[in-house]
Amino acid sequence: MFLYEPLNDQYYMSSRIFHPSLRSLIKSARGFGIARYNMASSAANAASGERPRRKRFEETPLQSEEPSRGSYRFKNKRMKNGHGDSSQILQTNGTNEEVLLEDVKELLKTMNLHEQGDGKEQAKLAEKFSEVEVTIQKISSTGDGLGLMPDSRQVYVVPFTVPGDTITAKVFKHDEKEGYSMADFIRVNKPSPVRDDSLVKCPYFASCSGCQFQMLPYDYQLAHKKTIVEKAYKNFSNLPPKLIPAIGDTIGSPLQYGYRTKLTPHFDGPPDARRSDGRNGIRRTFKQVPPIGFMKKGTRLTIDIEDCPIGTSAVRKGMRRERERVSKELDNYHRGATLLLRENTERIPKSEFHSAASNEIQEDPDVVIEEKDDDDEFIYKKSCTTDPKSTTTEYIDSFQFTNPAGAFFQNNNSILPLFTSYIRSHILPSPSPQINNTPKITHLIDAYSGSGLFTITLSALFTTSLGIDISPQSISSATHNASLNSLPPSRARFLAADASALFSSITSPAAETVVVIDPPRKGCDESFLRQLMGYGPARVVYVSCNVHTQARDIGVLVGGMKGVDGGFGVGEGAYEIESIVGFDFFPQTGHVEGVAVLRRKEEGKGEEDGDGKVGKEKDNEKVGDAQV
Ligand SMILES: C[S@@+](CC[C@H](N)C(=O)[O-])C[C@H]1O[C@@H](n2cnc3c(N)ncnc32)[C@H](O)[C@@H]1O
Repeated sequence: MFLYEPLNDQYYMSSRIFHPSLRSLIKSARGFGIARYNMASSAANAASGERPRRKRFEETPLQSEEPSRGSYRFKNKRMKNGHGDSSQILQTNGTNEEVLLEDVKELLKTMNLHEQGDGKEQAKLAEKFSEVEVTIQKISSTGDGLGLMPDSRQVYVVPFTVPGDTITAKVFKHDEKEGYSMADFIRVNKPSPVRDDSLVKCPYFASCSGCQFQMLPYDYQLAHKKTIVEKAYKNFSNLPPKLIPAIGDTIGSPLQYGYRTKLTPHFDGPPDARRSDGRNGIRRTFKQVPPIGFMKKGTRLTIDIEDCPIGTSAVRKGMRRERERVSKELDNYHRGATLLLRENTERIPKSEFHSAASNEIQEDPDVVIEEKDDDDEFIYKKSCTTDPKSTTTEYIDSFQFTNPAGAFFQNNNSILPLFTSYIRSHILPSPSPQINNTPKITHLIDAYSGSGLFTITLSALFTTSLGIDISPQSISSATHNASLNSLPPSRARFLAADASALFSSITSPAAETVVVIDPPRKGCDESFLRQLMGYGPARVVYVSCNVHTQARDIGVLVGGMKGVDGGFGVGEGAYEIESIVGFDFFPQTGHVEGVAVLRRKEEGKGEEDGDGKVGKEKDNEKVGDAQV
């Protein structure tokens, strides 16, 4: 079994049960814009009318760029103590399952239902595939509603629901040990006062797995996302509350629809397509145009979706055009495929645009013309490219970025000016970098740099930058982007390597260096964190699309790691958290991007335990204790 996350051109699989040769075959398919996928039997199921096989926790096709929460196995091995055994430290993967379980436990606790023997008998669990009526109490950090039935301690996990809704759901799985059941949403019987169905813009909402929150006012979505960040640090950082600052209000996206610059609708192959690759002379063909769209929530079935309102106007036009093309060229397809739709922006000086040629551009049905404010001297000609070999261009303020299909780039352009400006104003200490004669920070390390987003947008603040990314494509794009933005190689260097190889290439003094980290969803690995702590930069800015693994890693930087003396003794990290805030890169979905800023503690200013002893003084005691 494996999962292909079509938005990311990445394949995810359960490595334990997936044959390595098949894995390398799949990997070799990466990077093609129209990628082969879906070796599961969804099409066959659809044809036979069978209930489709369910992923344990399905990946939504509209989610952010990084590997599937659903692809990780549930380990449920929580850190015993981040201050202790480092081999335990990175056992938490921040998966949907782990996150959901924390929320289930918390709900049962707050409802006083967590302890057996309180006189309340557990009602018999509903039959599988039967319908139940539940009242939703909370939204989990996974985006699903958590509901209860009267007189039962079982939590029902139901998507597309809001606290206060009474709904009918169809149960498909019980986990009696953990105390929750998974159920499909059927209908709302009594709506919550916070639900506003008039806000829903997509007719496929509550079927498509892409969005979870279209029925929620935007300020409610933002407030909910703040709680995701709060709970992530509470449950996954392993830090005492006093070391976690108040989480900032989630910063919203200027566009709440029409923001997504990349979409990857897909279609399944004809039934049994995988057994008809042509080698045995049989090639299945489509008898009719298959559904082209995204996955139905909770299944591996693709539903036909002709338009997606979270895509930008240019991408939506591209989607309509590509659907039409596929239906005309259906005879050329023998398997399923993913359509890669990416927005490309051409910036044209207004003076040039308002010449005769502009009529031609404006009449082009595939093009969208956008103007920003009057002071901006450009117009933006946006189109949708589907060629996997082409490079797309986009602008963030006056910075220009080009990106090949296979390399990561953030996919909500509307929030990027706000996001990069926030990082620009928090990356250096405020108000002055020169307090207490602290050396001025003039060097940037951009770990997991992608196409150079941070190196380039922060370049004015630093004299040198070093970016590293495992993807050679991203690094060549970062190098090109640096030169496009007049950043010479003497000021920005990039390396294509695993992030933990970074530390052998650093030449800048730690006290004058800030490290930005923006890893994939799984977070940093232990080797990276260990070396980062050993190097000890003055500041660390940790950006992440998975606040749970971010909280885990920050717990290590702040709480300490065995064998790495941050200068404050065994079991105590060298960093303190200055700020944490979420950014809403994906409105209408359950995702939140976290930005945490850490500063290195000053020598001799360790945390007080109430005994008046700090820093090294306290360390000596701890070292002494450890030796006993
Ligand atoms: C979330 S993206 C961030 C990219 C960039 N900071 C941006 O915002 O555009 C994560 C990046 O990490 C890179 N990556 C994944 N694993 C890595 C590793 N072990 N070492 C270095 N880079 C890695 C990916 O290629 C991807 O470009």
